[in-house]
Amino acid sequence: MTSALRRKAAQMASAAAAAAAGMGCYSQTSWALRRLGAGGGALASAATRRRNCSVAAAVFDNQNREYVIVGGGNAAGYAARTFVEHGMADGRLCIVSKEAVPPYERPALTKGYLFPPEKKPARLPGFHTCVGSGGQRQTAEWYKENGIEVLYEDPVEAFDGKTQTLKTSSGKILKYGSLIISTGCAAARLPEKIGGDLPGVHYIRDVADADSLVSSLGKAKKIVVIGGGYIGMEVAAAACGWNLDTTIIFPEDHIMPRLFTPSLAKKYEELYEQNGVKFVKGALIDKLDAGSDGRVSSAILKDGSVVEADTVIVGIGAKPSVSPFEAVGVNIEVGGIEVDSMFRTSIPSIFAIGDVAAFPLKMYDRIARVEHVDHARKSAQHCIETLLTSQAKAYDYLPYFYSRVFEYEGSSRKIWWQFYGDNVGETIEVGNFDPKIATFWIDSDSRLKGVFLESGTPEEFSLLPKLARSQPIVDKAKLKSATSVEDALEIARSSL
Ligand SMILES: Cc1cc2nc3c(=O)[nH]c(=O)nc-3n(C[C@H](O)[C@H](O)[C@H](O)COP(=O)(O)OP(=O)(O)OC[C@H]3O[C@@H](n4cnc5c(N)ncnc54)[C@H](O)[C@@H]3O)c2cc1C
Ligand SMILES: NC(=O)c1ccc[n+]([C@@H]2O[C@H](COP(=O)([O-])OP(=O)(O)OC[C@H]3O[C@@H](n4cnc5c(N)ncnc54)[C@H](O)[C@@H]3O)[C@@H](O)[C@H]2O)c1
Ligand SMILES: O=C1O[C@H]([C@@H](O)CO)C(O)=C1O
Repeated sequence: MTSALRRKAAQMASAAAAAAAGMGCYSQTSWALRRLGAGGGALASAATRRRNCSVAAAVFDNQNREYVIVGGGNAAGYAARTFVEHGMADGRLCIVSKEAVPPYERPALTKGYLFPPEKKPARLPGFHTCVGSGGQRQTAEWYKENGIEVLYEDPVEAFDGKTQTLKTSSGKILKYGSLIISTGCAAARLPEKIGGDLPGVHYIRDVADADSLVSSLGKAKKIVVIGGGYIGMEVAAAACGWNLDTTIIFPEDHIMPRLFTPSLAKKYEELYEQNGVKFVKGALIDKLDAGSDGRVSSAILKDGSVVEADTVIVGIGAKPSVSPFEAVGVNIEVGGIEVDSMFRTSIPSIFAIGDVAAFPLKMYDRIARVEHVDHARKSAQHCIETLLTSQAKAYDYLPYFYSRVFEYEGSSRKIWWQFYGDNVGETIEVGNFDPKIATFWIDSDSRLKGVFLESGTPEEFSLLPKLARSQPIVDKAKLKSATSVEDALEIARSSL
């Protein structure tokens, strides 16, 4: 069969699958897939579940899709690649995206994307998925060549699980056979009534946000960054590259409170201060004020003090984008759509992956949402592989977070760190940016639970997942007496 013919046949199978699924009937799919030959295994087996339906009513129209991914972000890009690898994309897969461009590696937005103009900033199409993990760059052409339909700038606004239909903002009605929810997170916002929507106030979640921020940075002099988490740390470091007067304001007593110990945070804060960044800790924003031109001009703190700013970047966390899929089942503790270890929701044929998925974190026996790209990539691959091969394999994720800042050419000190595991228990810290730092989290049974390393070599970084995965019992006294980070890593390695 030629590829065009195969695509047409697959489209017919697809339409039949969705139409039949909508009627609670899969036999038409089975018929179409038998004509197609190999590659229809997963659907054909679904077909055998329900044999007694009439196929006469199957509708071959444009509204029916076999597989629909909602969301065009990191997880969607890796899911699309997995469909292609299994020969199940062509004519069968549709991605419905709110954004105007195909999936890209979101982490770049607060890293290479914010380099000043003379320091070769990253721009699309340079960082479409899956380049972030060394894979092929999937541009819009890639999706076309692989027979994947992508609907751009057309977010899903309504969902009906009974009829298996989605409605997009432009009014399209899409019927799906299987639905993969990968809507990620949205940036938490400061309320409009305290100035959260003033011109010059930025949030950063997608490339349109990043473009808007870059245009403000080009004119900015005084920057206020609200929030001492990932966005705060990465954007403040980027602002140093533009030589801007930068102040970070946050409610806690140290930066990166979700992960860093106070002592680790202090070392990073000192490094930022050496780069001219100011910190206002333990402070909450009362409101953002506008100047006579209507743009933001200052941040007023709850204690009444005023910090002037012509540009404000807000990084106060993210919220899972569950709407309009609330009925699928939201986890009340961690938010997000609840799934099992194969990313199946409580409704058959509906899956959730990436930031929005509340999944069983097997290693630590708890339900978690992980808002980091490694999980977005791996959850996508795992979900689609188990869906297409019908293998009952449980996701067994080892948490991995990282950051890189001051990477731009000419920076006095590049910093890059990785963390694996769980940041629970007591900590042992070694090194002082000389140039490395390591922190080990150790539980009451002396098991190593989590490990952090700044400025490691590739070989040293490759040791971290082995340690965090096997959780060896370590000799705490020996580790505390380590004379260098290299020495400490060797002590940890020898306990494996
Ligand atoms: C600025 C920034 C920097 C980051 N840096 C790092 C990093 O260095 N390291 C790291 O590990 N992680 C990082 N992360 C986190 C990482 O990017 C996310 O974990 C990852 O993108 C999650 O992938 P996802 O596909 O689940 O969600 P996303 O990539 O956010 O994709 C969700 C997509 O769904 C779309 N969408 C939402 N609702 C709808 C709807 N109703 N209909 C259609 N489309 C919809 C969104 O527009 C978006 O395109 C960063 C995040 C941000 C915002
Ligand atoms: N390297 C990375 O992994 C990376 C980089 C950038 C973004 N991200 C992801 O992007 C998302 C958003 O990041 P983020 O930095 O906004 O979230 P975050 O959770 O890392 O940090 C939020 C910070 O906001 C502050 N905060 C919370 N409420 C506040 C309030 N009302 N007023 C002032 N400050 C407040 C706190 O200091 C908190 O640490 C997260 O999912 C994050 O994982 C990840
Ligand atoms: O995972 C990542 O992907 C991008 C970039 O590497 C893509 O080229 C980036 O900055 C990351 O941290």
